[in-house]
Amino acid sequence: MTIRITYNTLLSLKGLMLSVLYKTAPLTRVTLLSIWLLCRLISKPLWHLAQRANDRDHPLVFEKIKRISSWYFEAAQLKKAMPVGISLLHKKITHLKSEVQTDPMTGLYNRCGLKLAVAALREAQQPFAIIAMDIDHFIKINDTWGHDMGDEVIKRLGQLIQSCSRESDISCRSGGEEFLLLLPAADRVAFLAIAERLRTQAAAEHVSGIKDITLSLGIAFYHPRQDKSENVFKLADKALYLAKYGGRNRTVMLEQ
Ligand SMILES: Nc1nc2c(ncn2[C@@H]2O[C@H](COP(=O)(O)OP(=O)(O)OP(=O)(O)O)[C@@H](O)[C@H]2O)c(=O)[nH]1
Repeated sequence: MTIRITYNTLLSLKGLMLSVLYKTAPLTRVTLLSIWLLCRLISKPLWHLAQRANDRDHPLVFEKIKRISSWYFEAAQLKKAMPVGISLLHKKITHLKSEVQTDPMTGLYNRCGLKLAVAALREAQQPFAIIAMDIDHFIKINDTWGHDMGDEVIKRLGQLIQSCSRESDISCRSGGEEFLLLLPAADRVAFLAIAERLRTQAAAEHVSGIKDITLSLGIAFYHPRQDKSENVFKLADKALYLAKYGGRNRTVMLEQ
């Protein structure tokens, strides 16, 4: 008897449950849809910010971040912090790049920086002159005045080269007491004049009492349609060698 009552009660409850489920199905669907929409709305700014973080090297990244609508507090905070983080990263990368490409003693390009600059000039099909320079008898300066004073002479010549060059020129310390100056343009007479100015100004230098600092210089020209840049660097080296061999403190210009 008791068993039949329980069974009958449960049977009616089951029907009731099914009817409740059936009747609330549209509401459940609306609720689930609302939750899905809300989740999408919350995740949308985060998703856009994550995308911008991925293409942080894009030149318009800051503009794109500005356009993201961050409608709630946390996303707005994230949006505010992201440009700061990205510009810090950009600064660090630029700094690292410039450290890798720069000679720490003179602030001129090192060989790595020079390689990149030459690649850019070649890509732009830009003719340029190479002035290769080397301090004469530098070993004597080191031996007489000491290595630290030798360093001072190298620094001073670095400054001199920079002061004699324009912004578009590429100045490089290519080795111990060797320098290269690349002059993009095609006026050969002007290059010779610049080389001679460097030579005479170096000879007039007095670095903490050290006189007679002389330079030997070799010039060659690169023309993108005719030359391989490696050959022109070798030619400038050959011209420098001839200047040394010819008695130093002089400029020699060679053509292919
Ligand atoms: N103080 C100093 N000396 C350096 C540096 N790098 C290279 N040297 C020295 O520069 C000297 C170069 O000597 P050499 O190659 O014989 O040339 P040089 O004495 O200038 O003779 P020529 O080039 O033939 O006129 C060496 O004694 C190197 O030790 C540097 O960064 N600082």
